[in-house]
Amino acid sequence: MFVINKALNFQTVSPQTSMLQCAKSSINHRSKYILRQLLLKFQQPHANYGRPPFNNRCYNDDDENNVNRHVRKKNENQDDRLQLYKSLGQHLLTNPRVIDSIVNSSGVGPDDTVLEIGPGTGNLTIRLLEAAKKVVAVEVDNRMVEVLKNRASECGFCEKLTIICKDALKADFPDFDLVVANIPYGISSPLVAKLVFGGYHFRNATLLLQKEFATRLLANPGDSEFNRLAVNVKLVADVEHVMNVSKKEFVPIPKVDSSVVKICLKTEIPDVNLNEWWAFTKTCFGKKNKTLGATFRQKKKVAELLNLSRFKGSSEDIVQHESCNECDNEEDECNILGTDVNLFKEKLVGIIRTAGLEDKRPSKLSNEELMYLLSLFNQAGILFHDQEKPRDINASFAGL
Ligand SMILES: C[S@@+](CC[C@H](N)C(=O)[O-])C[C@H]1O[C@@H](n2cnc3c(N)ncnc32)[C@H](O)[C@@H]1O
Repeated sequence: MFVINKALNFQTVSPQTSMLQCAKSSINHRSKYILRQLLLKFQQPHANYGRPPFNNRCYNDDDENNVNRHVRKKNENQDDRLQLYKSLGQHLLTNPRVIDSIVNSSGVGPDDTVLEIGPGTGNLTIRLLEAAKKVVAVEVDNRMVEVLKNRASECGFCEKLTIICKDALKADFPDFDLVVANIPYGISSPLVAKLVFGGYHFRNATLLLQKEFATRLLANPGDSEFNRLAVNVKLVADVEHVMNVSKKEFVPIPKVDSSVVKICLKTEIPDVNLNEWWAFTKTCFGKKNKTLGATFRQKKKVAELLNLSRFKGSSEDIVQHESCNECDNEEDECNILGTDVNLFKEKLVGIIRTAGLEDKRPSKLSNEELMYLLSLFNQAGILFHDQEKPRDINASFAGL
């Protein structure tokens, strides 16, 4: 039973007594029995998540023999563990002190509605329900939803809890004041993008993230980790480091350490076309250690930007190949196209030179410098985003 104990944030007192104690939530023995039965109902073959990480760390034979003997007898051919899936990032946070620190650092109060992404078995949710007016939990795995519902009911929190059983990237979030979550690390980038660019209004988001991802989010110009993710998020939000969390605080133990960060939306957001900004930063940071001069001299990039700009009819002083009557054959066509590209390249580099950024690397530039350069490009009719394509936050953050 140790696995289930840990997953539900229970603590085992001793192998002799094998009595279970609930660290924070006041679940009685009958409810624990119900939860165990529920977990048994949802057991699945060990297809996605191999036994080793669980067995090494979590499985305790003494507990299992003493506590769960009666259950095992009834289910001789079955395993009594809640199968956790790596593909869903199911690493449950079990240390009550860490959970308390996260809740406290979020600044949640009795009037707040909290959005939690990926509540899992509810270790963090129960603490949030104690502190907040309401919790909206978005969970994709309906086995977890069942466990959470029962746990909240046992604690008398049903009224305060709304569960949306859906992929958080596809769900529409109702209004909320705060986000507090130990999110599945696999969706970190699109989820942060959705939160900060999705048009939501909230005080802050306190998120437990993979340490490397958090480091990139916190990076400043000149830091080796500084990339497009930090540049884009910094445009609309401030990010602060709260604390590091060891991998040992999770069940099963992941391969990576974690950090908690707090993301606060800025009250004043720069007046910039977001589609243009995302596409522009994607171009600049494609090879973040190249100078801007070198990036904007790349033939493929120049041709791509020429296409985007001329099809939108915004660049007047570049020869418009479509309106050219001088092409007699395909070879002429290519030559004129080549001339276009060269002219356009000179135009691009001229603008970067005017901004004084030709020899600069994007990873060392502030958002103000990048915004200035984008405004010069746009004023000259040079566009980075295909205006016919709709806004796609996820695509803009892809690969980050
Ligand atoms: C890292 S676990 C956190 C569980 C719990 N909050 C805790 O701290 O113990 C992530 C949870 O997110 C859920 N999850 C994974 N992908 C999701 C998605 N796209 N949308 C919503 N929930 C998701 C998983 O099923 C899992 O319960």
